Amino acid sequence: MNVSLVVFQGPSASGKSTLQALLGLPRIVTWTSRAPRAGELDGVDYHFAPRQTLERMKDAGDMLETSEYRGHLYGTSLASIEGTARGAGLRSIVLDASGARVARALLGERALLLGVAASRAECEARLLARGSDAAQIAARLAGYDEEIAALSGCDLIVRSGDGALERAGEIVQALRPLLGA
Ligand SMILES: Nc1nc2c(ncn2[C@@H]2O[C@H](COP(=O)(O)OP(=O)(O)O)[C@@H](O)[C@H]2O)c(=O)[nH]1
Ligand SMILES: Nc1ncnc2c1ncn2[C@@H]1O[C@H](COP(=O)(O)OP(=O)(O)O)[C@@H](O)[C@H]1O
Repeated sequence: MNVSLVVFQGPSASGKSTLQALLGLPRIVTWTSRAPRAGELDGVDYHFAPRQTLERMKDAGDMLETSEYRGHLYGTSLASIEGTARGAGLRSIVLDASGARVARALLGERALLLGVAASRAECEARLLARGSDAAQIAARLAGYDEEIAALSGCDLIVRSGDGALERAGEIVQALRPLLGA
């Protein structure tokens, strides 16, 4: 069975987006009601929109799935995922555990769930480096244990240890033949 969607899942600042960029597949851009971080671009990192817009899309049946995460609403639009079920080329997406379950239900084995793990201390240091304040870091790490435990639902787990970016890149590149990419 050919993989059509690589789903990155893992705790905050575990390195999901970094590994996704290293893999270099077309990305499905999801929606969020949270504010952009410094350097994040609308339509590139996320579609940034007010919560009401996301709720309207959800009520109109335009969302495949939505998820509440740390006080914000996230969601994958049906339009963005269109074609994936028909095998219109290999793509990637970053989702939490509930979103990953929806991807699995929709695509079965054509979704490859890739868990990204890093230690709590590594995630904390990266959040600090990303400019988060103490309250934001505490909120982000509150779900750490649960998010690590949820990686048991993944097909494969990559450890994104500090200083291991190069190695992570190699691991991700090693996936390419497996994916037919
Ligand atoms: N279910 C679902 N989760 C999403 C979606 N977009 C992003 N996420 C998840 O939302 C969580 C928060 O993402 P973000 O605010 O970018 O924080 P980060 O994980 O600290 O970079 C992460 O676990 C993402 O995987 C989506 O459309 N649906
Ligand atoms: N293996 C790694 N070693 C060191 N720093 C990393 C590693 N992976 C990611 N980072 C850094 O950690 C921060 C969070 O990574 P990111 O990929 O945005 O995490 P996520 O998408 O899981 O929230 C970024 O500043 C990134 O450059």
